Amino acid sequence: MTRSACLIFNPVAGQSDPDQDLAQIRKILAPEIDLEILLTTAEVDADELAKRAIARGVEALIASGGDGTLSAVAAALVGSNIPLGVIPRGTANAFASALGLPDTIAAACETILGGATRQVDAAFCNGKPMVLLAGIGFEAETVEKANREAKNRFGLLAYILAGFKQLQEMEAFEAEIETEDRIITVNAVAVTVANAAPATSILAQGPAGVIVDDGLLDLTVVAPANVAGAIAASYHLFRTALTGNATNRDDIGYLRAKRCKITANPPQKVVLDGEIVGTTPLEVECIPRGLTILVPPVTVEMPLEEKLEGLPGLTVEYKLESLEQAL
Ligand SMILES: Nc1ncnc2c1ncn2[C@@H]1O[C@H](COP(=O)(O)OP(=O)(O)OP(=O)(O)O)[C@@H](O)[C@H]1O
Repeated sequence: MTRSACLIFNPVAGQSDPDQDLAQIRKILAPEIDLEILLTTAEVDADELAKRAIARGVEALIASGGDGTLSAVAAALVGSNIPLGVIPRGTANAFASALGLPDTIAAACETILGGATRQVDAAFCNGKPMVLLAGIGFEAETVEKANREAKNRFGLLAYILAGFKQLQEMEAFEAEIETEDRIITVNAVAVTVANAAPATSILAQGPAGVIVDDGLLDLTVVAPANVAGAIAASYHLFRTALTGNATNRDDIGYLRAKRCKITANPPQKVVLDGEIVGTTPLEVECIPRGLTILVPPVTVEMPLEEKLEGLPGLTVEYKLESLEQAL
């Protein structure tokens, strides 16, 4: 690990006690790293603090908060070689989940101290940095309906409840998707462009597993005919994410591309990394390996065709050969 780092900490993220969280982080990291701690405020957000720290020439940045804070710090780092440490403390923690990062404070801090890095793709969406995904249609509406009050009361369930509300009101639109080699026109309810996506972002799951360092964006088009179809398609995509088998329904399509431009008729709201940022058109370009992230030392990809979690008395030990192959 580097000798110094700047920690950008959101004291109002998630539902845990921020003083306790910060004390725990300090206790693990401060003995090993010269740690500068900056707290976000209602006026000065993570994006601004990250940009200032980068301008000062920090050795590493550590972001701790919800997905908004983590994405903002990551976005400020796109195209730099400064490593990013991630300590998730939000409601959904999609960022950590999409990149296979630990979601407890202790494990996240140990990962940072371990110092192993991985370069992952980033992207630009309508000129703004994008780490996870951009969507139009259903995904955008879901974010808008999962408001702060609901997130505080229901946590992750807020997104699911918002999704169900949206299902009842879904409206199709005509989408034109232009990639580096094709123009596709389709009637859709949702189009999602993912650079990285957690399994819970079901509308990004057409390809069954978004690849985070292939230099390509993963596009999923969902086009159910009615509410019953939408529920079936959602369930199918959820299973797709879990089983790793790409979708085979007629009302779900997917493709990979280096860049894409999407127009919609009627125009649709655009959500970028969890925030509504405007309306279509939507232009996304992949920035291959644009982000350097501090990761657990050995990432062993679990084969997706299996399910072991939940079995009584379960332990899993990786054999030496499989670790060598993964390295
Ligand atoms: N000290 C603060 N006081 C009030 N608001 C803050 C403060 N610091 C950051 N914010 C606001 O917090 C938001 C970012 O929250 P973040 O995504 O980190 O957590 P979260 O909303 O709890 O996470 P999740 O989206 O996973 O629920 C931004 O809108 C930012 O302006």
